Amino acid sequence: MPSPSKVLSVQELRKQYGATVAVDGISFDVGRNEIVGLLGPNGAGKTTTINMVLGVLEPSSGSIRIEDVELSRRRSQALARTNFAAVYAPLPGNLTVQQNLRVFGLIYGVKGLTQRIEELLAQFDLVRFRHVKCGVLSSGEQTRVALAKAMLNRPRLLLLDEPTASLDPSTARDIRARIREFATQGEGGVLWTSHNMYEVEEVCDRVLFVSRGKILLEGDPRRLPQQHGKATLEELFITVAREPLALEQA
Ligand SMILES: Nc1ncnc2c1ncn2[C@@H]1O[C@H](COP(=O)(O)OP(=O)(O)OP(=O)(O)O)[C@@H](O)[C@H]1O
Repeated sequence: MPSPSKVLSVQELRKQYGATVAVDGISFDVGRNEIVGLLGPNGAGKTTTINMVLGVLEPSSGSIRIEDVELSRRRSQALARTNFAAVYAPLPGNLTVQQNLRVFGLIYGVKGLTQRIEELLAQFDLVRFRHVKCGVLSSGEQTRVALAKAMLNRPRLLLLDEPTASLDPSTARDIRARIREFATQGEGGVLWTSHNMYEVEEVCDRVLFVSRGKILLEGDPRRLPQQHGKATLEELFITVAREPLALEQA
């Protein structure tokens, strides 16, 4: 059977904390071989959305499918197809780079794990750090290990929460290239959050602008600014973040 063309389908997803509605009925897809940027100001609901897709947070309502698997019904099958990297979720610092990759590889049941670890150590320029404990690595080096870990199981859906936030410009460019390779050459798709509009324009095939838990805009990051009378994606972002209704009135 051919694989489904969508790696993620989110329908009417909602999360409420008391009177606070963090995510307010959003629907979107991520296609195979596609990189989708989830953009929005601080507190817009991006991390809450990602945590629901990861199965860490229970939605108040709505549905999440990873490929053709409904997360709420077949949790372990759905989660076996995903992986994740974020600066706020570091790997255990008392394990070496190689030990971390081995432990997570075993958790994910990766076949041919020794060879897969070697490939990833080379791909993310980590060979010389293999016996170094993750806790003593610089934040940029730790980010590279986290990305290597996120690709161990060749996920169908890769979730990246500000993956290049702690990287220098040259390393960030290499990492973006690795992630693009992942998306274009394999069977996966990527949902990516970033506050760096230059990066988003370079990497994302499509962006979703979220504000106060709702998707306000969606489209090609290279064409959206012009479509809304703005010179740059950053200018559009600032308008959406400051005065969401202005777009409807324009
Ligand atoms: N456990 C919680 N209890 C109450 N409110 C919460 C909780 N978690 C998140 N929120 C609220 O939900 C909203 C969305 O938060 P979220 O972390 O998803 O935003 P974000 O878009 O990821 O922001 P940032 O760019 O700052 O990381 C915020 O107003 C936040 O204060």
